[in-house]
Amino acid sequence: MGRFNRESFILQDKDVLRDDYQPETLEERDEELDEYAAALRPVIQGWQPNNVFLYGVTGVGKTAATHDLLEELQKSAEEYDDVDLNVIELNCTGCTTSYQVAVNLVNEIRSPSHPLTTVSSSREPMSETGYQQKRIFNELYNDLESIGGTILVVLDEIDNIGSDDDILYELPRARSQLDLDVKIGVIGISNDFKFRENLSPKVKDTLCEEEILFPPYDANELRNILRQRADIALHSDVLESDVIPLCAAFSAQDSGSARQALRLLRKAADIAENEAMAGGEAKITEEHVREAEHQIQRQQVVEGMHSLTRQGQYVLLTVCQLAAEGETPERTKLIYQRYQKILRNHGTDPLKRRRVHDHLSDLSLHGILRLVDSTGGRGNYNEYELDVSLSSALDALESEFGDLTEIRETAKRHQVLD
Ligand SMILES: Nc1ncnc2c1ncn2[C@@H]1O[C@H](COP(=O)(O)OP(=O)(O)OP(=O)(O)O)[C@@H](O)[C@H]1O
Repeated sequence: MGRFNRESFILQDKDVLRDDYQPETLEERDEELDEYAAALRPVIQGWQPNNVFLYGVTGVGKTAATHDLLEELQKSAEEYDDVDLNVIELNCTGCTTSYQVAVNLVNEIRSPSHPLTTVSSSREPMSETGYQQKRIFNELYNDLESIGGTILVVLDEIDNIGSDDDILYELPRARSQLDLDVKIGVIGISNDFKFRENLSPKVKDTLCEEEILFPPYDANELRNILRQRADIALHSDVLESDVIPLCAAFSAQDSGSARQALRLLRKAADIAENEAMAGGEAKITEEHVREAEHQIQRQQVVEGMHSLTRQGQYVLLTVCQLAAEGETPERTKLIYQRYQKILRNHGTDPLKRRRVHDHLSDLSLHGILRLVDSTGGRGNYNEYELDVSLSSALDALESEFGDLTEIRETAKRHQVLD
């Protein structure tokens, strides 16, 4: 048989494990869905919609819940002649200002593929620069008014706009302020808790009329979510009993994200599938999950390293060396001292301490290091440790620094090599 054939031993439908798959029902979210549905109910009454703000860490079902409920709401709305519901969705990734959000909304409405296009097809898309904000907002209001009825504007990843949050104040008030003949409700979605805290008080009052928190999933909840997907995605009898609990436990410990748990199961299934293709047993085992976790972490470090300078890589190497000696979490001051020593050994000039702090902080933003706040006898200080396994960090660093057997041997001696 050739390289490409349809034979599969493990996966029945891999797409079901993908992020963009919409499950029949959302597991473990009854409370949040009830709260969310209550916030949307005024739409069906023909009343002015509430503005809703959803927040919670990444991968906890905010977007999936929104798609589910809006679909249901639209179906219900069709049963009432006096409810004309329209939904406009925008993922705000890449929009750093209210201006950009407004332009993108206008262009979304005017895009040939949007169901509302007929309403404003005569209007041209707008360029991203060159207008005053007021002009763009007016174009948006005109478009919204020509659509009419009730409009829910969903702004996913809204935290991208940072403190430039005018639109979140202006849009919900447009009807009353400008006497528009359209009912507008805004649904903001964010995984950035700081963004919510830093919203200006006037925006908080309008946008956060109804706030719904999506908490991280615990291991039990993740198990149920994974089982629901695995039942459809995998052939029967290919899962060993400890696979789903292990995927759930890894993800619950780290982030409580269903996305992370699904990615782990998908990767483990891939590895098992490849082995089965090569004549191995058609089973996903605990070992496959551990290997998948290792590969994902290594990939995370490799991707993070692309954005690191050589000095940033040295900082990571320093933390790895300390980790191999069982010395992490370690204070930034001591990390800096070790970093200087390593740089001298490599015949390279070390950076000033401030810059090394910046690299440590970058590495923690990339999820490679973790910042640990510690309170010591002499006050508070920052400590860092690896947030990925030592072996995956070393694997990734080896492509830059060559053989790192010495560090691995040290880690073995200290029994810290995972
Ligand atoms: N309760 C759940 N039941 C079934 N699948 C879920 C559940 N929660 C999340 N998922 C799945 O996890 C993945 C991520 O969910 P989703 O995109 O809704 O997360 P999110 O909170 O919006 O994340 P982000 O903030 O990163 O956009 C999707 O594939 C989704 O179907």
